[in-house]
Amino acid sequence: MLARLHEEARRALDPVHHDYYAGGVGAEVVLAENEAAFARLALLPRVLRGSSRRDLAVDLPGGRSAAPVVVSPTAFHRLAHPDGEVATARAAAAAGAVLITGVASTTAVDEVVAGARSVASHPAVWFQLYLDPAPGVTDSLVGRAEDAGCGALVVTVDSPVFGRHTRDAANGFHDLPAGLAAANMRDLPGGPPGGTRDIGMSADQSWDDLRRVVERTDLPVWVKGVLHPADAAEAVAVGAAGVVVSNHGGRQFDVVPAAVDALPAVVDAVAGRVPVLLDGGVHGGGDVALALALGARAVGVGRPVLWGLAAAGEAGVRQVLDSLVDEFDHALALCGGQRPSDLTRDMVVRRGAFG
Ligand SMILES: Cc1cc2nc3c(=O)[nH]c(=O)nc-3n(C[C@H](O)[C@H](O)[C@H](O)COP(=O)(O)O)c2cc1C
Ligand SMILES: CC(C)CC(=O)C(=O)O
Repeated sequence: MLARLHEEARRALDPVHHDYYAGGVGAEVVLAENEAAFARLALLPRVLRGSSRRDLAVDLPGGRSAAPVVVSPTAFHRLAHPDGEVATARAAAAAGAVLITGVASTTAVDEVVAGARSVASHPAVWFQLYLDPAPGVTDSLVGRAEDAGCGALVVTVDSPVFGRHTRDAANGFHDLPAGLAAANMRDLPGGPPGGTRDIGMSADQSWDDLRRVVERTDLPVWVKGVLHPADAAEAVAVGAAGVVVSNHGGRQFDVVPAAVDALPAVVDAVAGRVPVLLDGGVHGGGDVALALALGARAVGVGRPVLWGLAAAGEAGVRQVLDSLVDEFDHALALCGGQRPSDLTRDMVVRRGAFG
């Protein structure tokens, strides 16, 4: 199903925009590894202990998700479809999935939340942002997310510098086409009146800057882009409500491990104090089950949602989410589970190294 939607998306998209979505950094080793690492793992099902009445819901700081599959933040949805982030928001809300909408969206966060609210009374929409070094910008963005009714913040920390996307460099893709803009970056302190600032990233940002965000808001703050277990512990120490194990879908550094390979050590470091999410390379219900068995509370999906959006707008995103959840439910049944927490680490083995 995902492969078919990706093919339809490829046909629908401008090839340069397809490359922007699909690509990674360097030789795209990590991009490939994220999926390959799942294929190296296997599940040992438990038998005669399941139920035909399964409950897939997971509680997360910032909202409940009907199933352990959330939408990871990806930029510029109106490159994929004219309805852009509103279509994504409506599909996620209708599926009961948490949507992490990004600062780099082509629709302002209040309109994204309004889109989600047009189909569900209490949708969970979280806002992803970077620690912007320009005075007042991070504060303003946090305020906008709060005013819009977001349930949590997700601070991405794996981008002290922009990723050098190989395909974008080859294609000369550096700017959005006329008529599209990073809508959340409008009218910010120090920016051009009525215009948008660049999304700010800085290698000078520190844990103190993250702590300031935690102290400034009442919203739960997730930290996204953690791979080293010591950083996961640091995130907990500064008051993070959760940690997202992620290598940004292979779009930042081509020398890091696959996300799922980094997961168990982070789960151990966090030691149950906060929930852990994982994204990168999830492309089927079996991957969801593997990540949960290794200790993730839920998984995020980035590109699959973009393929659904490009192929068929809101209906396409809904198809992606429904199919992943349906496959996960089936996998859970085959593993003898009734709820996501029934998947445990003893059930995961490496292919070819069983025992
Ligand atoms: C086109 C694209 C844009 C992205 N933009 C952002 C972003 O603005 N902020 C962020 O934290 N992550 C961003 N990501 C990373 C995703 O949140 C997520 O970590 C990644 O896509 C997961 O891998 P997957 O695509 O294999 O599911 C982006 C990913 C893609 C593919
Ligand atoms: C505009 C960028 C910040 C989006 C991004 O994170 C990405 O393309 O991976």
